[in-house]
Amino acid sequence: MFRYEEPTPEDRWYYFFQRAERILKEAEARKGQKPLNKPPRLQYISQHNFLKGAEGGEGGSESGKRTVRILSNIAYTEHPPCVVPFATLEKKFLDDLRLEIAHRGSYIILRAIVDPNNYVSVTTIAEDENGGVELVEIYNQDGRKSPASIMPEGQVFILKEPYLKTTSHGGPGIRVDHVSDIIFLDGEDERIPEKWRPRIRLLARRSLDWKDDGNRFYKEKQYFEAAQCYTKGLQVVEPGSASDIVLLLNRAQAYLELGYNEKALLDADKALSYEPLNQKALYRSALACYGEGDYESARARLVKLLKEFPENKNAKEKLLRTFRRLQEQRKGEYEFLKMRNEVKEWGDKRGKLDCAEYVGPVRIGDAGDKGRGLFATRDVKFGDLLLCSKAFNVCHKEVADARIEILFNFKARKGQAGTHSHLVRELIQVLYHNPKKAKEFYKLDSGDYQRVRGGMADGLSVVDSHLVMRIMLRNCFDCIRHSFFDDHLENLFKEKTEVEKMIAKTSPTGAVEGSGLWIMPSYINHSCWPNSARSFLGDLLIVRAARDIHEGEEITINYIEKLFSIQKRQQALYSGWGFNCKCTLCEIETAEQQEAQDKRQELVEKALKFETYLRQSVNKSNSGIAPMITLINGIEATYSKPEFVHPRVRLLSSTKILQEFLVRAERPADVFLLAKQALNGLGFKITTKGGKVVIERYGYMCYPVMHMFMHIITAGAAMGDLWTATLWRNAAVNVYEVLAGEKESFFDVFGRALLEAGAPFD
Ligand SMILES: C[S@@+](CC[C@H](N)C(=O)[O-])C[C@H]1O[C@@H](n2cnc3c(N)ncnc32)[C@H](O)[C@@H]1O
Repeated sequence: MFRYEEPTPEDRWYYFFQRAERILKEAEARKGQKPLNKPPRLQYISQHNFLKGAEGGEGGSESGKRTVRILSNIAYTEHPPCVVPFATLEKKFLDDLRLEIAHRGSYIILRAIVDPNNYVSVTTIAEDENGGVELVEIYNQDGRKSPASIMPEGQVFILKEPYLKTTSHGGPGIRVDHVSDIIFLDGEDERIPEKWRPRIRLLARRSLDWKDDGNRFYKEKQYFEAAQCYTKGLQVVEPGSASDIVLLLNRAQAYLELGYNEKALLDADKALSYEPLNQKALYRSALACYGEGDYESARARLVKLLKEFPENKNAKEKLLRTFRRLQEQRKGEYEFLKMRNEVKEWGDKRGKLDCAEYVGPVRIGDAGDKGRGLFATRDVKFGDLLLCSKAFNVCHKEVADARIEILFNFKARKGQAGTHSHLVRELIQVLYHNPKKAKEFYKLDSGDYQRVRGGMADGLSVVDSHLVMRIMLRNCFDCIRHSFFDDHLENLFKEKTEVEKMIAKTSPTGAVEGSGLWIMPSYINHSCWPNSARSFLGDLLIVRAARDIHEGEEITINYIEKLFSIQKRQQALYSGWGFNCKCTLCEIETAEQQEAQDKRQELVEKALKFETYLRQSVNKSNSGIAPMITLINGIEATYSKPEFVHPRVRLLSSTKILQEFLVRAERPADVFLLAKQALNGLGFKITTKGGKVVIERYGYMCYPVMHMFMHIITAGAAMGDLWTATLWRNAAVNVYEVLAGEKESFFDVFGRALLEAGAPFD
């Protein structure tokens, strides 16, 4: 899930973090004061232009085609958005604003006097009617729009309940976190002060002109601009007229392109209220329902359409697809291999699999002091599909325009590298434009955050960015595009890209992560020894049972993939999710003698030193074997309970190192034995019965289990025992299915390793 740690002095951004935090703390002390020594207008402008020239900016650095940026996406003080309409607010001027305060009950009206820059936020310098100037930082805007189209020079805008703060540069600035707190005014708006109105009034434009402009933008794939033109046309058209219907349908189409399905549906339905059998309206409304995953409604609309227009090819094709989606939704049957191949084609583009969401035998229920949780509604078997969830939003690190940033959260004193700040911005946009869909998101856990009444104000849905950030922190998953790629094993040792190296230097975890949010999986609580496993395929998150589960039992997953000691696990869980874990593994390890734990930790660390040794030379293999065996025996001796009660998770890293020494020494019999021992050590009881490898008892399920199976298969083949290798391979496919989400790609991933080892391939 979400992993983050406080930066340490070794991290490159540590001093930036310290400085910014100091500035923000000092700023708190100046709360309510007027900003001192404000620079003159020209200095504001020249400083802005200077920063514009150096957009890599503060602590940022160009690396290849992507920029690693520092972002403090959350203000030191969380302030809620304005929830009241503009008409109830009182006008203020820049001179009235005080530091570190969101000016409740007030608004200001400003005009941009420069072209914006896009450093962390869309940043501009703006003036008020009295000639006062201020820096304005507008956060969380749609990344698909250019900053210049969001805030061109001369743009007049209203800021509701403006929040003046000390920026991380040390000077003042108005920070706009909440997208619903800003109202952009167009040239005709009566709220624009007289002195800023255009001298020459444009001739009133007809709806047709707006439609033509919109169509031109649409052809150029400029969907925001197209939708804006159609909106203007709709403001001057006769309701219910033919032009009204055309504009509604054109706007619906532009909204569909932008992914604003709810808005598209509203427009198409309005057109249908005038013309119930309008072909385009029926089709676009069906597309909007389909886009929202409402396949029943999509089906009903397409059937109605095809009754009237049986020759409509697109509708026929879409109906077929809708039937497939309904099948997936009801039965959880997917064409996984096809989907996986599609994901591989995405490259550095964004992707979305055309498939439905499956909610298997699970329900949300009360999990006592853990809050809500997910529970099995019937007995399920190892490998059964529990969830195949579509992302509410996901941001993969491979995507070229994904902004990989170091996200500093000054409130939680955390730093994290990856796409998380990008995800927050995108989530905010999704919530802003899809208020119905947003309801499911807002039900998720947000810890102790004090929520304000949301809803609508001035026709805009109110989105509290701080709440979105809190929900993301609690519920988002670090993610990859597929849990196993073809080159999975090689990837473990693959040379990092330039960006990854940069991040590895700067981030405590050394990891560059994609991130995403899935609604149903967000209800799954953590266990360090869980009964289920989650995996990723494109924008899907798949959850399968990692052992047999009884009806009514709580479904759990492991929030931390790393095989940490209990102290480190508890620390990570508390700092990431605010709870102390009391799972069976934690209970057992808490009850252990401290001495045994310290000894285990000491030996694990010693064993890990052999990894460096292992990497240094391919020849030094035999000399590593004896000390590793001693260390492994030593670690094993620190456990006092049987494996099925207390799995030897901490033995895995040393086992992996010894495995490699043994492989190099060409001792397949020992590799075979060691892998079986490791599986036993994790609590698995595996026997061969009636020509099958049968897992009689499920142990601790994690990725290394797959590697142990592969060692058994390849070592079996190397010893010439193809029968054993085949039996284990068949069982390995089932284990792979749990860890990868699907089994169809097993041979894609491990086929080469099997071939090279001479193991049976099909
Ligand atoms: C992703 S949410 C899981 C669903 C959450 N329980 C709810 O009610 O929405 C993560 C939060 O659930 C709670 N949680 C998850 N696993 C837990 C556990 N093992 N013990 C206690 N609380 C847990 C923590 O509050 C954590 O921040």
